[in-house]
Amino acid sequence: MPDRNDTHPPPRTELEELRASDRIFRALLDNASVLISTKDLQGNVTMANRHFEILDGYDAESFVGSNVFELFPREIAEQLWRNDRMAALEKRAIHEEESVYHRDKTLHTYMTVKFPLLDDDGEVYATCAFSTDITEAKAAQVDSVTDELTGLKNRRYFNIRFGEEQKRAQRDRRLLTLLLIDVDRFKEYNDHYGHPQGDHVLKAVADAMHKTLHRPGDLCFRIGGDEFACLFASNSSNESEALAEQIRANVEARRIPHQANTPGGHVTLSLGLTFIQPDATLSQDQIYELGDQALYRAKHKGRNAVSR
Ligand SMILES: Nc1nc2c(ncn2[C@@H]2O[C@H](COP(=O)(O)OP(=O)(O)OP(=O)(O)O)[C@@H](O)[C@H]2O)c(=O)[nH]1
Repeated sequence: MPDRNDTHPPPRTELEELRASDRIFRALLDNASVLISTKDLQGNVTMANRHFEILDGYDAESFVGSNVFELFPREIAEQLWRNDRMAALEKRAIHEEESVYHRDKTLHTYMTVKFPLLDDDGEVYATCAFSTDITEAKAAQVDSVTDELTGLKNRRYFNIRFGEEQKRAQRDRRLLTLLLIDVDRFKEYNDHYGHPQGDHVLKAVADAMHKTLHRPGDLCFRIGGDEFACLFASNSSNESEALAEQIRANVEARRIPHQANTPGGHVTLSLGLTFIQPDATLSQDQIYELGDQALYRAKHKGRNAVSR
């Protein structure tokens, strides 16, 4: 007979303890707005939390038990599986961005950490993945360093990248070039043709820059107003000058009418080049000032010109 005065509940069995902790574990998994799953070493899903319902093609009946290559399009499955394999083979946590489609057919980027699960002998028997949607954060990051009108990177990004590029060029012992570009008599263009038309000119300049400087590592910026900049590594100052000349010629060849811009009567650019030697010790401001002086020389030459 239980003692009516005993207020303590009877001790829980080990099984009851396990069930209680499993209930907490399941509740945590199912209410977490992140993707949490495990896979065996053949790539079969052995556990997936409720948040997987957000994924395109998700079917609660068959998801667990299916192979990653049956669940996702081939190139997505390859990317997911590569990171699982790496976590298992290298026995360490792998942090990687992964992309998957949502039910609404939009592609989302996740920051995923994948880590091995070890048995009592310390051997890997599965991998666990924990993925957080970073799509919006990434878009906001891109917006904050992008010029809305031209799609080029903005001054903020120029300031972020300048030091990094200088260090990279020093390490690779390559010549870094800063090219400053300004539209000739743009104030008069705006006054005559109107601001919206002026915006088209700025887009045309951005397009010409992109068409010329399209190697990986080439960086093009709109610094503000009608002022643009490019930062790129090259083999020689002559090679850099030839690229600047291509941008100048590209815009001139578009023959965009600009009646105040005599003598040609078309939109043209002035361009100033500065070369940063791998062992240079100048600050960003000093280098920019040299670029500005080169640009001033191009204006002084009569505009529609490249100067060093
Ligand atoms: N359409 C348009 N104009 C802009 C924008 N931002 C700045 N501007 C204009 O760009 C013009 C820049 O002119 P300035 O820097 O004075 O020089 P400039 O007329 O190009 O003369 P030079 O450089 O000596 O050839 C100003 O009239 C600004 O109002 C923009 O986003 N769109």
